[in-house]
Amino acid sequence: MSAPDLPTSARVVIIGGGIVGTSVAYHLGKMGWTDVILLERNKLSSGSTWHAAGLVGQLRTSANITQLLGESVALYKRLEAETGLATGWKMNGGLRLACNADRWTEVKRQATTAKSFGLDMQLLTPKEAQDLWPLMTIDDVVGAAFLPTDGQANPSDITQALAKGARMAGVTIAEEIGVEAIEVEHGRVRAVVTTAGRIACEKLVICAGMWSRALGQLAGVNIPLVPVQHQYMVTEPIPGVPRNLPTLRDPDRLTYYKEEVGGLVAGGYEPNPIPWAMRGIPDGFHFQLLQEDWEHFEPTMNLMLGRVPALESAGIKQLINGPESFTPDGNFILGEAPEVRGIYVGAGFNAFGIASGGGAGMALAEWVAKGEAPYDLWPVDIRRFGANHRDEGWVRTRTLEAYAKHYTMAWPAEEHASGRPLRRSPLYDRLKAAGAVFGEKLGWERANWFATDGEEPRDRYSFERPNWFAAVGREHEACRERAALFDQSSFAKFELVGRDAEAALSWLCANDVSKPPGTLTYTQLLNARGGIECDLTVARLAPERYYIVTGTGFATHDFEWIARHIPDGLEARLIEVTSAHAVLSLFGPKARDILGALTSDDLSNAGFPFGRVREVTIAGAPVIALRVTYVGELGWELHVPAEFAATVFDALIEAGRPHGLALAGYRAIETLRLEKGYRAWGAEIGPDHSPLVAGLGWAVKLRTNQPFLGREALEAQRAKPLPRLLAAFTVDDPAIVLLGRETIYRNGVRAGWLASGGFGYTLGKPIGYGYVRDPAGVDAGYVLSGSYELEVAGARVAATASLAPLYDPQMTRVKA
Ligand SMILES: NCCCC(=O)O
Repeated sequence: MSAPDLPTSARVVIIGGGIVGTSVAYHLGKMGWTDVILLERNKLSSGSTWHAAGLVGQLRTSANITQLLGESVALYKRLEAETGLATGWKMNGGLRLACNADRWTEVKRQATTAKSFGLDMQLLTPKEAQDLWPLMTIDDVVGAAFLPTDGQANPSDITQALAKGARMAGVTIAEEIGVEAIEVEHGRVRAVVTTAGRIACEKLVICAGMWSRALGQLAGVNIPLVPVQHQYMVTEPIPGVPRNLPTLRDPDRLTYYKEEVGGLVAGGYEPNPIPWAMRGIPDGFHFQLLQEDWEHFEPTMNLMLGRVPALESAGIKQLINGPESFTPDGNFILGEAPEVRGIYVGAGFNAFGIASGGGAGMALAEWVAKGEAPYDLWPVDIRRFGANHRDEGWVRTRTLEAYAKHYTMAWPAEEHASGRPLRRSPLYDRLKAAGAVFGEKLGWERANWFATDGEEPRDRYSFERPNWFAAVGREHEACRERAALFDQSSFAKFELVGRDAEAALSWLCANDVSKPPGTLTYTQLLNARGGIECDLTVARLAPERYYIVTGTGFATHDFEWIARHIPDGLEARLIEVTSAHAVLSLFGPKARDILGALTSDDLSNAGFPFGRVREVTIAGAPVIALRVTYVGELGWELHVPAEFAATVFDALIEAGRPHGLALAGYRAIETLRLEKGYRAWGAEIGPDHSPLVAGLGWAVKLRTNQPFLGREALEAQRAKPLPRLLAAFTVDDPAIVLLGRETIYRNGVRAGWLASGGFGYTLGKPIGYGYVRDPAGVDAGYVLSGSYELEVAGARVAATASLAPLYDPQMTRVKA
């Protein structure tokens, strides 16, 4: 299409003609959206798609992201027949090697995860692996996993085929058109100004690879990604390389391989990656590569030679050095930008662009067309980022760490190491002095556990019991037996104020928040499908003022969800107040005695019952005290003005001394809440789970006649058998380590997988939570009548299911 033919308006404008942009165009076309134009500044695939290696692996740690990658495979299988264009798609399977005991455990756990998600990943002996990949040495190989449905494709060909499919469906594709500006009005996209004129649009989709960050900035949208140099070599044909050679990942050597024209494509993820274009991507960078850097590639090459000796004598056609987009957490970026309505992003594919492109395009097209993702895509959702992700330097530092960890062991509970500390609570130094070992979330340093009695204050990761196991047990016990103090200052906090605050929240919340000031409500916020979008504590401070508390990692997501779903015309303003309050959570049977020593306010059960909020004076500080719990014990969350935090902390420590008060961290919170059965958003609950299947029906106001978002879906779901139900599972052998994603068998038949796993120190047992599924419907009788096993790293262990909380089901301790 030439410039004069460019339309002046389109319902959807897509920027970027790589695999993701063309996939969005293809899927929108298939959905009947034809008033769509894709703009490519040069030629299709000319950015980074053309030099992608083209491996298509499917298994991820999230079931839904694995499903999304499976959508890519399904699409690539049919695309050639549909469009008449070759795609280079081959379902030659994917091999993954393990070369030490820990890696073998990881691989066995991955095979179990695959089973949980419905993929048939086979565990192989070294010899069986070599039979599939004869060129490799196996002296150091302990075992391997093989996924027969993985494959590879030709990135440029796939892109052309998607573009043809999009055109066949009526979508317009315009090459040689650059974007100069994005017009935003009242927080909504209005138009794109191109090198060939202005195009008014309802929706704009940015799929421009490493150009996406700068494009987002044109509209005030943050897309935290970094171009990083990535090298792989392409060899001449090598004798003994068959055309159906599986792809191979050798993570202990940080390398990957695929067959190409009888030779190999071989690349790696080095520990010292090199960022690119720190001052912006040069103009005219199309179908270009960077200077080959043999010196930098040499360690990778040496690792390869140890695995594939035939490379010694193979001719090297080319060393490709192509910059690709990487992100701070190694996951790609999808969804509607929280900053501007109507701007959608599909970018930052971390070298998985070809594996993800088909499915990501499908998901993003649905998001654009229907206003929501087809299913829960939280691990890749653009709203997972926060204030820390706005700084370019921080993003680069963390992204280079993520690149370097591409193939390293993914340890349970592993923390990032770089870009720390960034956000510190006012109590950080005190906690550090007390032996805190910190983790990090959204830039916040948070005490995970406390090393005492000569313990080394650092994490030593393991698939068995880690080095913090005993310390967390001590903190757990202190909370159950005496009292524990947790710094939860990183909680995201908002206020909703205004004449219609109650009406707005009543529409948004599944639970009843119309109760008088001084009350607290635990509630979910639902989508139209009845799925849980947010999981909150809502405190009514005054008739027109609500205080909302949610998890650290959900600050952007929950703020955006609430702000966007306040019905038009209501006077209610949402204000972010996270930084104003430190949070000290005091829980345990001695909590009342300790707090009582610091205040003259009435803390008795009658004077300050469970589920209430009060302003109290603690050690001279005006504190919002919430009588609530996430650990299953008596206690209060104390929301303290930041400048009083240290004073209140010191006073609590002093008052707690005679009662055996202990400092405790987030890992203790996790074990305590697992025992008590409190749900965590992003683990057991999320947009695909209604409160009814999650066992949270008690927190829904269906017995009132109040309308609320998601009510109709819940009523429809209630009228039929439930498709699944969340249950707790315990295992008698305390040495079993449950991490989540273990397969659930009911009466010998696969019935689901664990969404979360951990250890209950009071019970003395491993605990996991998972949905028991049956297409015919599930109820409590069905769940409780089953005989259960869990598959853990390939081995089955007997388990017991429960629907009631495993600890204090009568709530006697919480309401003491
Ligand atoms: N772009 C290389 C992909 C490597 C992998 O799929 O593991």
